[in-house]
Amino acid sequence: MNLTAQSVWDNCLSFIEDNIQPQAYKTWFAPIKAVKLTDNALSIQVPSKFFYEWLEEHYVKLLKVALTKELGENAKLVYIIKMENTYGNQRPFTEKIPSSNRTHLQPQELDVPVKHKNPELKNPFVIPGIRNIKIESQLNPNYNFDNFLEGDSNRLARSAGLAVANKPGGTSFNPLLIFGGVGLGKTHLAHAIGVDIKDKYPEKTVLYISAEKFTQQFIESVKKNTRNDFIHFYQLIDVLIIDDVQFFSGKSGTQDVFFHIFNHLHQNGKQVILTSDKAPVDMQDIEQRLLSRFKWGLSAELQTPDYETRISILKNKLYRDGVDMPEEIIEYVAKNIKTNVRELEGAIISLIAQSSFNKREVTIDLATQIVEKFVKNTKREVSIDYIQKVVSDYFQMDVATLQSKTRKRHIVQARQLAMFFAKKFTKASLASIGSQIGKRDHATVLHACKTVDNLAETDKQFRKHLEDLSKKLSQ
Ligand SMILES: Nc1ncnc2c1ncn2[C@@H]1O[C@H](COP(=O)(O)OP(=O)(O)OP(=O)(O)O)[C@@H](O)[C@H]1O
Repeated sequence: MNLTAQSVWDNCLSFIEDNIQPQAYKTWFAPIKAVKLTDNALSIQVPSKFFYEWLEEHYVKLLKVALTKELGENAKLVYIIKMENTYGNQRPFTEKIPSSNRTHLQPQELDVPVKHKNPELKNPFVIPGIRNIKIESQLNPNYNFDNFLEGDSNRLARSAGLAVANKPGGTSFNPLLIFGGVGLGKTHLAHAIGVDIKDKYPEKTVLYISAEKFTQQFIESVKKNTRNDFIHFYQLIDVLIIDDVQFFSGKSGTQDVFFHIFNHLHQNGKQVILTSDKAPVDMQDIEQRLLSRFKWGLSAELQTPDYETRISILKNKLYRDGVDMPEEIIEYVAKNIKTNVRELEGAIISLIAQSSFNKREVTIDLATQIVEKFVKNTKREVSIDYIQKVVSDYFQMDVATLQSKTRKRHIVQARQLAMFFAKKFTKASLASIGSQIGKRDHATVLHACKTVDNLAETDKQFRKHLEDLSKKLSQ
């Protein structure tokens, strides 16, 4: 009989199907394609490297028996991985490595006697088709530990980051969740950990990705029916860094997929590093099972830097840029810009730019003008939580009352005002605003905004509330 790759594989499949659970068969064998048969070597195509590793770990004996039945004792299996790296990198995988000695099993563990064609091979299953999956880490080398200045405000998070970088996956800080307000260095620290790990363990696969991009990739994979590839891709990573996980709020599909990826990585001793603008206890619309995982490791807060730290950050920046600046100017900027590090850096950069473009000496006068302008122009970003707090304080109720289902007029109006300001002052979608303010839907938020506009025109008392609150939130 003329053997073809397909006929051999079909026979293997019937044997395998009789010997494992239907679900396992469907998951791990149905997606495989037989590609080529040369001599006694059958090449099969698997969807990902993870898939291949799983087969080798769990089903290599079964495969060996099935294939030996078909092709005799010298049967060989060649894996070919077909996977476009559409997740971490922009380019498809191209590197090839001689991988014939990459094995999971020692020969004595196999049921079937082993004959080596190549004496170096310890496993009869040759895998020359395997490609080296080179995932670009997407790390920014400019964000490192050397230029992440230490102070009381970040000591815990920085030290935990260093510990993780020394032993990724090997500390109890897994996941490491870095949280804190806008511009306080979460992204910088997350990159610094990744950069340091890459330095110390170049063979480790590190990937930095924003939660937003992760979500987009996931949605895309659902559209293209490549959800499994998406999951497999992330399961290959040794150190996964996801920035701004609060973005997962209200996105149940993304949370679900991340939950599975997280479990796999954690169980396999891989490191997960997350950043968020709030502590897990304050996160809204994140499933409980995910929140509880966030709390497994360490949550370390980045706080507003104190005066001394602000001075060292400024001096360090100036030193690195090779710029001299009088001490009193540095002190002036550090004293007046307290809110976050990004603003601090922004002000000093404007100052340097102004003085060099206009060939003006940097004087206290110039610093005063720029800092004032800078502070005025930098609108403080307000969160939906903050808005709810301000509105409920104003109406002397607690946030739970504001969010409650009651139809009492003054509470409904407070809730509508909170929705109105959330739409005005944040970038959150109507759906997200609704879900954060008492689990309402987007239509309710839209209705609230229209009601506020109408009442502002017709009700003097209401207009006063609106103006007062507007002032408070813009302070
Ligand atoms: N301790 C620090 N030492 C030196 N530079 C810092 C420090 N903390 C923050 N920065 C700098 O401040 C700027 C803002 O930091 P970063 O973008 O990491 O903040 P973030 O907390 O991620 O902000 P966001 O909430 O907007 O995502 C960056 O240029 C970063 O290099």
